[in-house]
Amino acid sequence: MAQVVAGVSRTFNEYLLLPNRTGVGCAPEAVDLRTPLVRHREGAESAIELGSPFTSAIMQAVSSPDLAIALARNGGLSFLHHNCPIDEQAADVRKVKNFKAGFVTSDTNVRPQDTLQHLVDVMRHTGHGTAAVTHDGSAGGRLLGLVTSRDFHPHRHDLDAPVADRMTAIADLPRSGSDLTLSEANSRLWEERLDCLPVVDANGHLRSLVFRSDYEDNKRYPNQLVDLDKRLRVGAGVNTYDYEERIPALLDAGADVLCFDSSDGYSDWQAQALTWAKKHYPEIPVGGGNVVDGEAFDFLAEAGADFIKVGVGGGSICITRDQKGIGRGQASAVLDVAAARDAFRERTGEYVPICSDGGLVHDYHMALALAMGSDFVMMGRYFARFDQAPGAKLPTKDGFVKEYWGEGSNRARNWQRYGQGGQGLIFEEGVDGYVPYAGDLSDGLTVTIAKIKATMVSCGATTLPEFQATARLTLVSEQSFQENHASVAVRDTPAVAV
Ligand SMILES: NC(=O)C1=CN([C@@H]2O[C@H](COP(=O)(O)OP(=O)(O)OC[C@H]3O[C@@H](n4cnc5c(N)ncnc54)[C@H](O)[C@@H]3O)[C@@H](O)[C@H]2O)C=CC1
Ligand SMILES: O=c1[nH]c(=O)c2[nH+]cn([C@@H]3O[C@H](COP(=O)(O)O)[C@@H](O)[C@H]3O)c2[nH]1
Ligand SMILES: [K+]
Repeated sequence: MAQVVAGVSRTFNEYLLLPNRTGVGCAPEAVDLRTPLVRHREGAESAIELGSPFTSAIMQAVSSPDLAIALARNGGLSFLHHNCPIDEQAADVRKVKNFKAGFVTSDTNVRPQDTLQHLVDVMRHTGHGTAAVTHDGSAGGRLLGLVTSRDFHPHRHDLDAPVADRMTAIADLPRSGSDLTLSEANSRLWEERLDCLPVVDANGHLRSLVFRSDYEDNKRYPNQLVDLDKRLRVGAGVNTYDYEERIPALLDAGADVLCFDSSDGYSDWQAQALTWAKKHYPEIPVGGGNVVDGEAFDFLAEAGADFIKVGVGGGSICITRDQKGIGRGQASAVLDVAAARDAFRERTGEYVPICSDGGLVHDYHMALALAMGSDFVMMGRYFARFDQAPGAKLPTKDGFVKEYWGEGSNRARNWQRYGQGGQGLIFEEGVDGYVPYAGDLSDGLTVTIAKIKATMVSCGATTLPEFQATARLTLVSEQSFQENHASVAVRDTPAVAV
């Protein structure tokens, strides 16, 4: 006979944290958000530790190379989506691994014979005022000169004239070989009073440009998540269909960690795939999921998963619960799986981190997920709002929105399923929509981190394990939930003191 599990399915909106006593030294500057990413012996360190407990969802509309770079620079990790052919995903991994802070691939490039009008058009399109002049107009062509928006004026110079007339030619151009470090490049920029230093290879082909402004920018990120060679770390999503070909290609490209991505990880498909991955690549961490209860956690932990994601049907674009009637309130799921993780550690001496995935709407929901036992969180909607996410930024009458669509939506045209006989989706499990535009990822994450640290200080904790061990939560009634919000009419502009 069917069983009904004990307890009601509850979600984050139904809880609040009670303040604990805050000691004098317990201040936001003292809060450390480092957290383990992968399985480790109790008491030992995790082979990869996140600098901040955030990962971006394994989705086309979220985890692109640009977003992965921005997030890793802030201590978090992206899992590049696998909803594409294997070589495309491997190329995305390479883009992140080859990122060298401060060394940018030139996006504004022309040929010497192109007209100044063409140069104006290219600069307007990219928004950048420095262009590389290469033999073929590509970012990796032989460097012939540099031209900036200060080298010509549309009213003074004939826009039909060739770029070669106004560029600084290679013979007069300060440049460097590709073996210099960022701080060496910075010294040259200052000593030679340059705005830009081109870096070329032994054959004179352009490799990158270093700008003075980017050196300052690099100093903004003391918390970057890097590997032993100081390259940014990146994760990659994988599926239970083509993993025997996809995993070797991703590892060859330099992926640091993998994660099997499924709405429902409690399956023999996933256990077989995890077993295969651990047998062939024992040194590479591989996560699994998603699950919503302790039984499924044990199943994947025993199959070898190095971390386990929690959450079915709670995501902002999810319609899995409507369509299949499968899922569980996200708070109940996290509490149940966290208890199973702790029991597993007691039984085996192994700590398998868990990740709350989906449904985090407010910043305080992230704090609740962490307090309830999540080692880190995964978010789609949150990251899709930023400049670095792949969705188009579109104007509306009230500002801007960004596109955001589910991996189970028709728009995502799920690659694995389309690969299976080409039938297409019979029914959708996700929607295609918009989220409010939120600017630069680093700026947004700075505010979120400040809020989470403030929450932890109120709860008297300076580390995530302490927060989890001491958090006291209360269920809120419908009436007390109303108290969460302001109950006066809110002024549009700040009041001015007279
Ligand atoms: N977290 C969530 O609540 C949800 C997430 N999603 C996202 O949508 C995407 C698609 O998820 P799913 O539909 O769960 O994809 P999936 O590929 O994991 O599963 C689709 C179906 O294929 C079956 N299957 C898996 N491996 C197989 C194999 N090797 N041979 C034959 N059959 C196999 C599964 O049992 C399932 O019925 C993922 O990115 C997922 O994260 C979708 C819905 C809900
Ligand atoms: O029901 C679903 N249909 C979909 O099409 C879909 N696509 C992604 N996901 C899951 O949602 C998570 C992101 O959720 P948020 O936007 O709320 O952060 C993701 O991390 C996934 O777990 C989906 N769920
Ligand atoms: K299942």
